[in-house]
Amino acid sequence: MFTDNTEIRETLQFLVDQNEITETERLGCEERMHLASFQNNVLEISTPSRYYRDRYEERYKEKMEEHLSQMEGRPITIEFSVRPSSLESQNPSPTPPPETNKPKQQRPAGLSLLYTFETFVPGENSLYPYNAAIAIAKKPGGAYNPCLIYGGVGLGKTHLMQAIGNYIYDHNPHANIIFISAEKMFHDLASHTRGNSPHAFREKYRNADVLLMDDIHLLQRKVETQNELFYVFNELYGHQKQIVFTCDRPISELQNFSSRLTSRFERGLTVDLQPPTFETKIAIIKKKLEIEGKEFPPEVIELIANTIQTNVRDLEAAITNIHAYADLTGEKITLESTIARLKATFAGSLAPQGTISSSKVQKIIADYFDITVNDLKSKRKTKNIVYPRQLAMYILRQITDLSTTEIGLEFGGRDHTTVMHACQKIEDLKIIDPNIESTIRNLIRSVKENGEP
Ligand SMILES: Nc1ncnc2c1ncn2[C@@H]1O[C@H](COP(=O)(O)OP(=O)(O)OP(=O)(O)O)[C@@H](O)[C@H]1O
Repeated sequence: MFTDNTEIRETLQFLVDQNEITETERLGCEERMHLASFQNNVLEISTPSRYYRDRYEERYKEKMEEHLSQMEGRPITIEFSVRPSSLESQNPSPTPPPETNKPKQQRPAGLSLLYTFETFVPGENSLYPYNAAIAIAKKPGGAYNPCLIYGGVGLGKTHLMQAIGNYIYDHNPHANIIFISAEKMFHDLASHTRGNSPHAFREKYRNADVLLMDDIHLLQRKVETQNELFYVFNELYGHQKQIVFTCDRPISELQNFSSRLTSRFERGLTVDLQPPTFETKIAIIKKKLEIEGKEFPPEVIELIANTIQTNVRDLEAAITNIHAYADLTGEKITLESTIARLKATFAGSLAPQGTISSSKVQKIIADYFDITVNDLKSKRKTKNIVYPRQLAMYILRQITDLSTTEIGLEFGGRDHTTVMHACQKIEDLKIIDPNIESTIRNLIRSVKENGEP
């Protein structure tokens, strides 16, 4: 008993049979786990590095102990250790220790030093994604893999994703970190295909230690890129490489997106960013001013936080405009000058809600669900049309003064009872599916942010 690796191998195979680990994981473990000693019911398993020791301890210790104890009929404790021969290569960094011949990488293309955890101001709206991002950065490929960060525009998805990349790079510059927008990946694939080198495309992405992919909703309808991403995903996930995606909506609401991909995304952690509260907006403005070495009177900061209801990008635009105007004209920054600047910069998004028309709502919802406004108005009753139609009616009821009769007329002359039924249906769905609430919030925000279509 416990004279070689037999029991370890059998236990790993057992975990595969029980669907606790994948075949790829088993192969990796088998290669790296070796019997070191067995004394007083304590099985010491050596691993090549501190990184693997910690990872295995977290992922497999409990399951392996349970199986071995059952096999042996006595409680077996596992202790993972680092093989003495590899002690010198121990690396306290969170990512796998670099191989000696692996070159130090340049800071990955696209990663901005402005987007770090230090420059991100967490608030009630973002604490969960912020903490998740830190946990991922400290332990890539750990418990939160893959991770999807979703939310409306300008709320900090890219910032958090880049902060993960910057942190990993700063702690392990040998890690191969790829940060790419989905759109860029689409073009990258197209150029590799044109150049007859699809293999080079795969090779490039499958060698990543960390893949950070921004705006995956832009891959809707892009079947070829989705297929390639599926391949890359499996490769990276199988080798416990960290994958992070951002998206403008919950994954279940992606249209024309391969279900084998969405089901894989859903395996991991999903976190959403909401618009900041008044207090968080104040903290963000102060932070931005501090970073840029600017000063605004406190009442001006409050006015900006009160006025900008949309997103953080607009807060930044407000700061830039107010400061630039004062700088270029020599005028003091006062409440009056700030009101004038805000009106000039955000004429559209500060408009009163009364200007929201049903055609604007219909256009935004049709675009979001990748259907046409005519579909919304039509008699078609397929699921992919009925749900957006009900949602559009519900949102119109929420944010306009239109009566149910008037709303019905906007949807191909439907009766007011149909509109009432639609609103009730959405209320019911909100109870079952918590994602719907945030979708509604995001759509309402889009309606308010966008001018007349
Ligand atoms: N909590 C925050 N603290 C500091 N800055 C923030 C915060 N949230 C967002 N920002 C800033 O707001 C701007 C927009 O953020 P970001 O680009 O990450 O948004 P996004 O959600 O990716 O938007 P989009 O969907 O349009 O790509 C960035 O300059 C970012 O630094």
